[in-house]
Amino acid sequence: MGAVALITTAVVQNKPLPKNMKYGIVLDAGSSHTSVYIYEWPAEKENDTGVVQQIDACKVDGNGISSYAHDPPVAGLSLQKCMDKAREVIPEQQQRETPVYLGATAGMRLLRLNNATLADEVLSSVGSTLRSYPFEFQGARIITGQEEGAYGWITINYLLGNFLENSGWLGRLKQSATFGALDLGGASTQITFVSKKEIESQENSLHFRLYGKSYDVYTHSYLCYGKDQALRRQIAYTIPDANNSTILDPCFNSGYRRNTSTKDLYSSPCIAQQRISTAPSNIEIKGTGNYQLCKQKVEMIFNKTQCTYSQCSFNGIFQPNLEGEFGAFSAYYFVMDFLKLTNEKISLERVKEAVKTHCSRPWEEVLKEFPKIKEKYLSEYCFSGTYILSLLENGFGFNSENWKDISFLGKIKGSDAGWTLGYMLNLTNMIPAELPYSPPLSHGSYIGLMVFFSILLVFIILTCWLSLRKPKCLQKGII
Ligand SMILES: Nc1ccn([C@@H]2O[C@H](COP(=O)(O)OP(=O)(O)OP(=O)(O)O)[C@@H](O)[C@H]2O)c(=O)n1
Ligand SMILES: [Ca+2]
Repeated sequence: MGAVALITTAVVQNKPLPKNMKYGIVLDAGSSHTSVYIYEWPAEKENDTGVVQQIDACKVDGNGISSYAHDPPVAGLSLQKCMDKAREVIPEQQQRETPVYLGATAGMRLLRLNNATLADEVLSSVGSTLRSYPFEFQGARIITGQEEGAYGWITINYLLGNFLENSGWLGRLKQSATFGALDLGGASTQITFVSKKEIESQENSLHFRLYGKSYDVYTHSYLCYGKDQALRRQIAYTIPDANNSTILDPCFNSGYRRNTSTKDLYSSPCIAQQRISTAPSNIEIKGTGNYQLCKQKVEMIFNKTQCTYSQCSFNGIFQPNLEGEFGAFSAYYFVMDFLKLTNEKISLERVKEAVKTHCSRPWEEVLKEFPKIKEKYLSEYCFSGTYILSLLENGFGFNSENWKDISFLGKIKGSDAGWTLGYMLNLTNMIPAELPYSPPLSHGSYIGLMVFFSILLVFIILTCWLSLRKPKCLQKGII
């Protein structure tokens, strides 16, 4: 009876309290589109790693907020559908204390370079829409390329559980192995990884202390080297003169045609050095689908000649030797997933073969096979595959040896790989510099031990009782 009472008390007394959940919203205002992410975590476990989970992602209709520069008020209106959805997802009583952050990336950096007033107008338009919701608005700003790289690195390592690996007594002495982060957007691309070598340029160096460990991290964000801006640059290299308005482009499948206005093409600051005054106002692009020629054209955008450091990636940017494993996400993942090349066992040579084969397919055939994929995406997979290979190999220095160290990641444990989660974790102070104190036993182990000792106690009492009774029994037997 006593033992039963002990077990019942242990279980009832130590029953975990009902979970008190917290929520956070981050808007990723990218150059090509905006996504609204909703995160959830148990309030009492805030400082553990891997406890924050994405519970919803909403893709805003239309293009990125920088595309509303001609009519800034519409930028704010475009967010309403997804923000209304956030109001349905987050319990009403929690909404007032739910922080909302908007971070804009390379599309807005380019707009600010072109016209800072318009960039401010777009930001205040999205800000006033977000303020009109019952959440706790924390600001809408353009994040730096360095932040974008750093938060992407934090996100993937947090989700992969790398920060708390080896957090036992001995493990605390060594640095946990982390994944480098490769992020390919529409207008910029980021590379971020831990480097043991000296980081020769101050602007590429970050230092973090997370969960009791220190990390020296290299990061660089290449503005204009996102997929869409790289494509513009590639096209701008072959703009014909006024007498001719057709471009034969090896980076599009044969039979594909696209019309584009030179004004639109030239509107980006990324093309500043490639503008020619005699260009026709409209051009027609005709695909010829040739991987080798496409690769040659794409490589023209990487300047490998000048470097004032001991070593560079391209355009004179310092980059130490690649170290460790890498997680490649956003457009790296979208494109490689479409080409069915995300399996880690596929060698670099086989990836090249697959991109080459895709480029050589007639457009009509591609269109027939994938009628549901948005034409903008579908038409660009030949270019995108070629560009990704060129950027990773020619730009960052990956090769047949270390290609296997790249994992193409879409979601990790249900949350999208990207900078937004890391951004929120940092702004809500959810990543402590030192390891938080945690009781030596988990709730489950505590209950288990209580039950075990109670059974042991019952067993001991029973054994004693039986052995005390024994002589009496024996006596009874003799009688
Ligand atoms: N299924 C998809 C989805 C997107 N894309 C392309 O992937 C690129 C990058 O998308 P994304 O990572 O969303 O870029 P943004 O965040 O909008 O851009 P940035 O980070 O540079 O601001 C875009 O060119 C988009 O057209 C694609 O090819 N296939
Ligand atoms: Ca992005």
